[in-house]
Amino acid sequence: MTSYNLLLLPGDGIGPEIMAEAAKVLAALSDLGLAHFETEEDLVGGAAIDARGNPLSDETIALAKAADATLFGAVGGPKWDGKGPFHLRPEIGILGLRKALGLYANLRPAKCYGPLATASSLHAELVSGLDILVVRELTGGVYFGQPKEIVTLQDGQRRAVDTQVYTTSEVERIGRVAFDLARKRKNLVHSADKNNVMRTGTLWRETITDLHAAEFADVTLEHILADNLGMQLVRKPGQFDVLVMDNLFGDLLSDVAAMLTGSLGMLPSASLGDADPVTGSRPSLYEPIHGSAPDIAGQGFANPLAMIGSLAMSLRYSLDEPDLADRVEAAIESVLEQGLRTPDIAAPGQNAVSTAEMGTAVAEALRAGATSEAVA
Ligand SMILES: NC(=O)C1=CN([C@@H]2O[C@H](COP(=O)(O)OP(=O)(O)OC[C@H]3O[C@@H](n4cnc5c(N)ncnc54)[C@H](O)[C@@H]3O)[C@@H](O)[C@H]2O)C=CC1
Ligand SMILES: CC(C)CC(=O)C(=O)O
Ligand SMILES: [Mg+2]
Repeated sequence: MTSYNLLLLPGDGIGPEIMAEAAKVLAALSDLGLAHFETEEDLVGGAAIDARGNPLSDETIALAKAADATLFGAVGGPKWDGKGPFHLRPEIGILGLRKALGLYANLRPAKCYGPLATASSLHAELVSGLDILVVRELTGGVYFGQPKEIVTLQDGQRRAVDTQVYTTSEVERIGRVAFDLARKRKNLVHSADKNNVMRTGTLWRETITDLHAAEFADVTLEHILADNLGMQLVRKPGQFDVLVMDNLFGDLLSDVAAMLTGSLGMLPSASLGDADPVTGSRPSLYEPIHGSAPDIAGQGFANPLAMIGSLAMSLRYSLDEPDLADRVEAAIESVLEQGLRTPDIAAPGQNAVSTAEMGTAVAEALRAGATSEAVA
């Protein structure tokens, strides 16, 4: 049985609640003898600020580099808002990890599980069977560009500056990821930008166009302005398959895409870097796309399925265990078919289950799936 080392970084708010459910799924996989997982846990974000005065320590980065994969919950919350300098905010816990590990490619699959078609805020016929993939550039753009500052002007006003920067190589490498993935799907890529108003948009569009012509002419490429994409996602999402965009647009529009699937609590993600040419190992981190949800933290009703789906992605992309990833995703689908719903995906008046009940049910479904296989 193959053994894997996983680093668990639960973080803040609902992070520890949903991570506990992912751990149940790992335990079920181990109990079934399908793989063995050694896990190590560390603090990140607000929890790490409270304990160490620092949202992301060098030791945590080293642990993440050494792990076969890192599972991340979420960071941030009102407790730490407006306190201390910007570089000591909890969110540096995740931004710093992405940068330190070189995780430039963020895959955010928005898949509407059949039983949840009526949970979306859109009409069921618009989202039924929906399966789109947002490919978000994750280490460049306005979240990282310098200067990034607030200065006080001579007249006493304050002026804030964030800088949107992209180089051709940054756009090329994320474009390559999107085109490669499209070849394994429907051979269709929509690239979103604001080339009508932003220089980075011009560079983005030209670079994607050139890359397409040089290496991916067999894939259909459509360019779309990012504001129109926001509208089209809620008008007719089924027209899309792979969507590639910069860090900011990808952050915003993947939250929009999440609601197509029923809830922000449903969307997993994989953040990947390039494989090391010598060892072949690829830096990675797996996290739900949502945040720490302070409004529901501590109540035990957060949806753990995005976290468990992120674990499934780690099995597929980092651990080379596609069969186990399929099993976990099938277990998620099975609990939804059984009618289990956390409050975010429950129909009005429907009895909802807790975070822990949902996690337990997924682990049980995994075990039941393995048992029925053995009987067959
Ligand atoms: N990767 C990360 O660690 C991220 C951290 N954040 C941080 O999280 C904090 C809260 O940010 P918000 O804007 O409120 O975004 P959020 O994503 O935490 O929550 C938005 C809404 O979705 C709901 N929600 C989110 N996840 C859910 C789940 N699993 N089950 C059920 N409902 C869920 C929340 O209750 C809330 O109503 C902030 O400090 C923010 O900076 C936000 C996004 C990503
Ligand atoms: C750094 C995060 C807090 C930004 C975000 O919302 C995300 O990456 O989805
Ligand atoms: Mg976000």
